[in-house]
Amino acid sequence: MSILVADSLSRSFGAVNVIDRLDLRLDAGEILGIIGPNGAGKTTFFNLIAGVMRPSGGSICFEGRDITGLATWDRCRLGIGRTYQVPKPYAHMSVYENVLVAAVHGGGLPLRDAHNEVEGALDLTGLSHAHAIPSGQLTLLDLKRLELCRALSIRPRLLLLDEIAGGLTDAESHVLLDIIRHVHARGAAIIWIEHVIHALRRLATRLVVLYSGNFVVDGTPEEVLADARAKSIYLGE
Ligand SMILES: Nc1ncnc2c1ncn2[C@@H]1O[C@H](COP(=O)(O)OP(=O)(O)OP(=O)(O)O)[C@@H](O)[C@H]1O
Repeated sequence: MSILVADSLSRSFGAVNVIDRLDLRLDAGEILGIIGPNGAGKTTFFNLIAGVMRPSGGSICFEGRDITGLATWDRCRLGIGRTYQVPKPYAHMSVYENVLVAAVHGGGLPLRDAHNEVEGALDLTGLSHAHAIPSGQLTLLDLKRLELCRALSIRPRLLLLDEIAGGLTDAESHVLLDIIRHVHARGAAIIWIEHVIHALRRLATRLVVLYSGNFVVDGTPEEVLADARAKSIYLGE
């Protein structure tokens, strides 16, 4: 069964069609990797799914329900979680408080349930030891963990990851891969935009190339990375 269906989804800025009649069916349990050149519209696509931007045309269904007109917080409460390319936590607040805000205001959880989810998410992301630290003092790896932790505190059934491995060493990105594996094993479908291909290919069950507003190559990571069109668009070969 498809957990997410985008039907002829479009978004233009002025005369530029950044997303252009894009169709996608994402099945439960998939880890879909999205690659594409800078400025291809990958983050715009996430903004449309999360409700940060409204489409110029088309529709989005999540678990069979049309969510095209829903606000971000309503989508969040339905189970769509996301991380941002550039983590921007409340720097003066502790790690714990940051995750609690996400669970209460993003997930809509009552305070008592929220505390349980926060503790579970801190545990899963390996941040329990840092719960009292102001988030402005975190290393890049811990900032990325916090991004994940905030998204996980709402128990997402669809998790959108925007360049979560960017800027990390190989060893650090392995830490994140383990966390993402756990989240997937817990039952979430994942869409992952990433330029760190070696990280993406370890987990993605399917890969697409976004170009000129649409997915132009679609297949297993091996198929897509060997595809001549994908190479010329993305790798410049
Ligand atoms: N709010 C906006 N107003 C005008 N143009 C925008 C807006 N948001 C995005 N764009 C434009 O849409 C295009 C796609 O941007 P987007 O950030 O989605 O690309 P991307 O594929 O995520 O790029 P990157 O890999 O560099 O993160 C760019 O040309 C960008 O300048």
